[in-house]
Amino acid sequence: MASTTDSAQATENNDHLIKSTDSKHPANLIPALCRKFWGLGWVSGTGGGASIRENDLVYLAPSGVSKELMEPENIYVLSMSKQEDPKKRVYLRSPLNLKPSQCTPLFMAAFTRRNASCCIHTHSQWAVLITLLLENQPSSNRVFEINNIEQIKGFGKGFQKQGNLGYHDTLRIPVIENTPHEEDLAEYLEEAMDKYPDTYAVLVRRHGVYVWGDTVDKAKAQAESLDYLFQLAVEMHKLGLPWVSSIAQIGPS
Ligand SMILES: CSCCC(=O)C(=O)COP(=O)(O)O
Ligand SMILES: [Zn+2]
Repeated sequence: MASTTDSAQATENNDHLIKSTDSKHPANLIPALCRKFWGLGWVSGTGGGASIRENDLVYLAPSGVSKELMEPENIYVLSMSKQEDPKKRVYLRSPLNLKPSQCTPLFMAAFTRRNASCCIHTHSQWAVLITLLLENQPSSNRVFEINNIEQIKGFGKGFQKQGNLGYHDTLRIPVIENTPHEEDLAEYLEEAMDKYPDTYAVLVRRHGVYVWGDTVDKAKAQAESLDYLFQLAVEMHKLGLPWVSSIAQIGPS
């Protein structure tokens, strides 16, 4: 994506917040992660994205842009402590002629309510297919559950809990309804967080999934583990295999 900033902005628009030679700086990392996610089919056609929080600062992408072509100059920065009214966000740095991601209130929910450092939103077809396969469940209590699969160990036990889930644990990911506008999903995402306080992810029906983590690496690993489990569950369904094992324990204890 061509840069929309110009040199005139450099002194006025806090460009120092997005300029770094460190590849781990959020303004460098978000475009790099989105390029990887595009390769996985997670952020095709401008959908999906990622946001990173470092202490008080939140870094996020513009709305409606090819996420795999983003550059650091395209990144928005906001301060968590300066957000008095969530409906009127104050940005420390804004690229010219763009709007911040519609996912901003959802990313902020992960940062403010779960103290997450990274939130990833994918439009993965595996995530969408799982929500389609769960449409027979009542919408008020729709949840993806899976157990007795090794990759479940890729998930943390929950908010402020140490360690990861075990092979025999059941991973539960709530599903919320989609809304015509992405930002309106935030209240449903927050409700799901209240109902499932240990969840690190929320599926959105016929849309995708939001996954967060205590660190960027953990958010990425959880998003990858989840996509693996979604794909596995779809394939198991095709083979007529249940993805929730009714056998409490398989193998030696
Ligand atoms: C075809 S993408 C529709 C909007 C969406 O679901 C999404 O995740 C992208 O939102 P953004 O504002 O970040 O472009
Ligand atoms: Zn989306």
